[in-house]
Amino acid sequence: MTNYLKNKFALSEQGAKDLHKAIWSCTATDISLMFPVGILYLLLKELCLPLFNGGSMELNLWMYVGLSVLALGILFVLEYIQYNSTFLASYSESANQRISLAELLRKLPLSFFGKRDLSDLTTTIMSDCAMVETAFSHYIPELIGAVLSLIPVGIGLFVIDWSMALALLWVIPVAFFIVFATKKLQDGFGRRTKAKKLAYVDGIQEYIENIKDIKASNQNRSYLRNLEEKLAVFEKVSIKGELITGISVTSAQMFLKIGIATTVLAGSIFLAKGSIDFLTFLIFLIAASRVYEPLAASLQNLAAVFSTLLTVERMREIRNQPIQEGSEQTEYKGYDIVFEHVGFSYHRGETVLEDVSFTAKQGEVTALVGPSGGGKSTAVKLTARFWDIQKGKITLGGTDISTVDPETYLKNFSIVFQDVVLFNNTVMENIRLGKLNATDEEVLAAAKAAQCDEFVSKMPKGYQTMIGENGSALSGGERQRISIARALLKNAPVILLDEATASLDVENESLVQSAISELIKNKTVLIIAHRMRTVAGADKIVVLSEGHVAEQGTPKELMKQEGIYRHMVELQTESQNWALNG
Ligand SMILES: Nc1ncnc2c1ncn2[C@@H]1O[C@H](COP(=O)(O)OP(=O)(O)OP(=O)(O)O)[C@@H](O)[C@H]1O
Repeated sequence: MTNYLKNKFALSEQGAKDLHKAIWSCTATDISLMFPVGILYLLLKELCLPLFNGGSMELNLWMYVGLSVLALGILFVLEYIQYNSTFLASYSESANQRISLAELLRKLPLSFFGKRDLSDLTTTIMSDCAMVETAFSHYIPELIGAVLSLIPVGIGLFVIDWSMALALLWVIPVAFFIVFATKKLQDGFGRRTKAKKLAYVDGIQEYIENIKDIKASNQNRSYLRNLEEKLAVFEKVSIKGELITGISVTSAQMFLKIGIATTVLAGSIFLAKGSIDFLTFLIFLIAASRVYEPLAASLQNLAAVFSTLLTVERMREIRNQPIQEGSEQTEYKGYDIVFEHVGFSYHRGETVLEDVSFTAKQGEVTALVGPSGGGKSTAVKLTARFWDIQKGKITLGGTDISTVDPETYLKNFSIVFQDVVLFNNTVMENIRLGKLNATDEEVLAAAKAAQCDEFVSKMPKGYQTMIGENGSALSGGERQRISIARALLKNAPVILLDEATASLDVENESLVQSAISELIKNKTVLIIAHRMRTVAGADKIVVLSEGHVAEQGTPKELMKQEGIYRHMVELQTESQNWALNG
């Protein structure tokens, strides 16, 4: 059973064991709820028999008081065990699920994040895990517990009188059948509701993230209208879904109530015929009041378990994704980066890089240039193993990078991208991310070299100032300088720069350039540049155009060719002389 639960609900080994325990404690608690019925039966028997058969009544009151206290004690202990085994275990399982999902996300290639958007992932980690938590603590143990506890109770009732037991219990399989019969319909609406909800949540997230651009393009109203439409569709589908589940569960619960009528009807007939005595009749009436109540709740739990299974399906989709793995102990022979006939596409059927071969040597600056969309950023991201290539090989120091653990591999890189990511923390801690064990002095030295001092000194708490979510309180140039300080602090053997100084003013640019020149000494540097003057001093230029290497060589060699590089240099020289008045 543990294995079944583990697979069915995508639980951890411990989680499945805990759920197993929870089911048994729920079963035991449900059975113990019938103890008072048993005691009442014995009491009534002792009270009624002298009335019907004559004779004196010798009621052993203390025995019943003792039995009742014992039943209450057992109930208390079982409830306590059930509480511990369900609630505490389910919270720790849910915490483990969230942590293991987050761990998994860390190891997934970026290609996965292109297929699933952020709101989808946050929904999986937050609300899907919460739903499985509720299923673990309530729906599943209560449902299976109620069904299992019915077995001994049913056997007991059949032993007392099989015909009355039939009249009482026949409705149960029919009621469950009603809920099972509508499972497909419930699943269909469940999936649609989830999809529409994600579309809506995604819309809200997109709105918040892009509010600046939406306002700038005066699209606020039309965007909100679009969002309202998404909400209306979600509302409509979820109401329909709730209606289907509601109708199915309520009809099944109503059907259960027919059991009371058939018990009363059959009991009256059998009593009139004299085939059962009044006491038996009475005990079945009491049993009817006890048996149906937990079962009615179970029908609701059953529908909730169906919905949980859909959620588990979504979580399993993430868990089944192939992760990026590799060796954590790798020896590199130097730090040359070599692309050998590399082919890559983000989506099947398209080509972003094809047969790309070049070498970026250690101690040299290799610049990637070329028309927009040519594949420069893609090549740099592939170098950092953000994605895995489909054809060819990329090596660092002679080692195929697809064989190296991505996190270990990234220790070799200092990266400065244009889209800098900052965290809602102090300036100091944002820079320290480059080297977590760096001393404050090291952080300050890197910040100084990256020209951060100038703007940080104007901040209210200097390097201890919080910079807001993703550095919202900073300008583009300031963000870029923090990112450069991080790279300087990390001081890794390979440096990837994507227009690292694009957002700086001329004065700061030349200061930061000199800091970068210090940083790149004897390192492997791969730089993307749109401004040709940035790469005029590079050791090697690789021109990427439409996913192919169109030209490669020193700037001098390429200037001699009538190719793309020369054309770009000439165009930019011309544009520098261009002024607003023409
Ligand atoms: N994450 C992504 N998912 C899907 N396609 C992408 C992704 N990133 C880039 N592309 C596509 O890959 C191609 C190459 O893009 P890439 O950003 O590498 O070019 P680039 O030379 O760096 O362009 P630019 O100079 O404009 O930055 C483009 O057609 C782009 O649309």
